[in-house]
Amino acid sequence: MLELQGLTRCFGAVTAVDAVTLTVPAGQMVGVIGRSGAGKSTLLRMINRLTDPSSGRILHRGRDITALRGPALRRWRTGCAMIFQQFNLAPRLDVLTNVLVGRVNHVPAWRALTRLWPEADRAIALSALAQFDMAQLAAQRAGSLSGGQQQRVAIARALVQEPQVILADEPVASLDPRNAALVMGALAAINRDFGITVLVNIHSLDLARAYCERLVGLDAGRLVFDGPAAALTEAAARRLYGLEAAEAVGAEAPSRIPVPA
Ligand SMILES: Nc1ncnc2c1ncn2[C@@H]1O[C@H](COP(=O)(O)OP(=O)(O)OP(=O)(O)O)[C@@H](O)[C@H]1O
Repeated sequence: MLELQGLTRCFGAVTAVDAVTLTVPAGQMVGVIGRSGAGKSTLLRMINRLTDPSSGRILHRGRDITALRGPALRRWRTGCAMIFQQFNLAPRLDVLTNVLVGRVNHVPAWRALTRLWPEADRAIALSALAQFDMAQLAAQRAGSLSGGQQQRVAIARALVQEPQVILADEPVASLDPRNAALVMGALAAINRDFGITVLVNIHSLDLARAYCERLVGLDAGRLVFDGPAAALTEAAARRLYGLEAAEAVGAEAPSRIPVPA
């Protein structure tokens, strides 16, 4: 269980996240929604400790994450993988090596530096790629793949970290609708198959509704909605998104690409 207690982050006069209290049971897939600037990225970055809270606490399985330092903090970051909008792959390296980077804290440093990855780790990385039908791309340069494929490589890299939590910060913002659905399907599959807790920041309300069992809405840093996707009425969504409603709430719901078994 992940618990946020009065989590707050100020940047000068701006309160990006304002006293957010939230409990996420292990294995849940949560969509974090809200208009641009609502505080979604800051919230996720605090959970990973890329951004330090101004006040409040983060607990995971009862352990105070806010207090972690040094090696314990590095271990938490391995167990709490981040996925970013721009994939953050090494474009000149092949796909398999990019996925193996996720094993870096599971192998001795010299092996990672010399790229002499143990056979067992190569097998883990290949099987993660196979999970998303991408094993045949293992030898290709990551930079030569489409955006949707690159994001699925990033998800495979996160998966081989063996995390308990995955934080995805606008993972589909630069993708076309079909690839966005494939990437959301990949996140839903690892949530379902491995019981990994997923928190995903997502601008498109339609995608959030299609893939996330629970939605959490932020407005000016404050938690203003928390409930199942079905409980978010159109009127509530329009209040949450304000002038961006037309962009966030598409005319048609996206077709949900089935999650591979
Ligand atoms: N490093 C920073 N320095 C100063 N202000 C920041 C910083 N990071 C975020 N902010 C401010 O905090 C507020 C919340 O930003 P945040 O990026 O968390 O929102 P968001 O909901 O993720 O928005 P978007 O969807 O546009 O990424 C905004 O007003 C933003 O300008």
